[in-house]
Amino acid sequence: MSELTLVSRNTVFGGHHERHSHHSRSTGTEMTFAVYLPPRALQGHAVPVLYWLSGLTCNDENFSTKAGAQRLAAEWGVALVMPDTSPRGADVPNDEAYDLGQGAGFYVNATQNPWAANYRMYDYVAHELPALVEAHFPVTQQRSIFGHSMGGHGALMVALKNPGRYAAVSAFAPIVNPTETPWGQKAFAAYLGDDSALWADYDSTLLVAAANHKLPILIDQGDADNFYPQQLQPQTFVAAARSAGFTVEFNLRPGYDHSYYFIASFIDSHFAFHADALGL
Ligand SMILES: N[C@@H](CCC(=O)N[C@@H](CS)C(=O)NCC(=O)O)C(=O)O
Repeated sequence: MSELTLVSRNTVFGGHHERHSHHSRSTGTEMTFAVYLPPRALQGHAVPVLYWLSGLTCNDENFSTKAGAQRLAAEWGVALVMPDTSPRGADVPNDEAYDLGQGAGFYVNATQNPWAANYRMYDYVAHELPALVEAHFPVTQQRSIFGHSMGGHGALMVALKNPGRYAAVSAFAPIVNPTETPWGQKAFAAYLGDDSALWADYDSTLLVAAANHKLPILIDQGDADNFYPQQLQPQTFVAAARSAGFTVEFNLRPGYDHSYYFIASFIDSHFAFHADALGL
């Protein structure tokens, strides 16, 4: 179990927002993540953990500073964990485009060079990070997961691939069908190779059809989102999930775009949804 180095700590809504760095055995790099410990955790109670996965170009700080989530985590008594979206560093392969390489790990384990050595974000967010969090912080083994855009894909995909590990999953403007949409096709071809049959393992719309554990799902999508519907086709996923027997709440929000203004507007209802699933 790797050691954590405290990068910063801020008191917010009576809890602690902390950034930590550590050596990751998944990525082979130094990784930075944020954790928010609500007042209840600081008072000595173990609390459930809500994982947030961010979208393209983000690190742990976008959600931390723009979503208004710490007030809700304090009120509900849950910890928040906010990882980076890729390995980073001068020695880590990158690409000039914003949608590949650093800031765009797509939460998969890459098999292709030059990405394969470091881009193992599936292992990092699904296994290494939860083990690290549960070893170092006052948390229970109750988990839930949500995310935005590429992180919405990550949240849905990780939840569906790990039945029973998460109480619920929710997403803002998620990439739900990456094998059929341009961002996903570009990234999966680079990270996983040209054989698109191998991409199915990370496509939520394909995974949901075969999933046995029916956890609750919530999706919000703005109808003024520049990436909707070309990159984001939530209705495709919702139809597949409902026909597989899942209970899905889907809200198309008039006038909202892809930004954190949209996320901040509906973050309360996502917390209430996860809190209900966690029995809070
Ligand atoms: N058009 C943007 C695409 C990136 C984007 O919209 N990223 C979203 C996630 S997919 C985001 O959260 N950006 C950071 C932020 O708004 O703080 C660009 O070219 O950089």
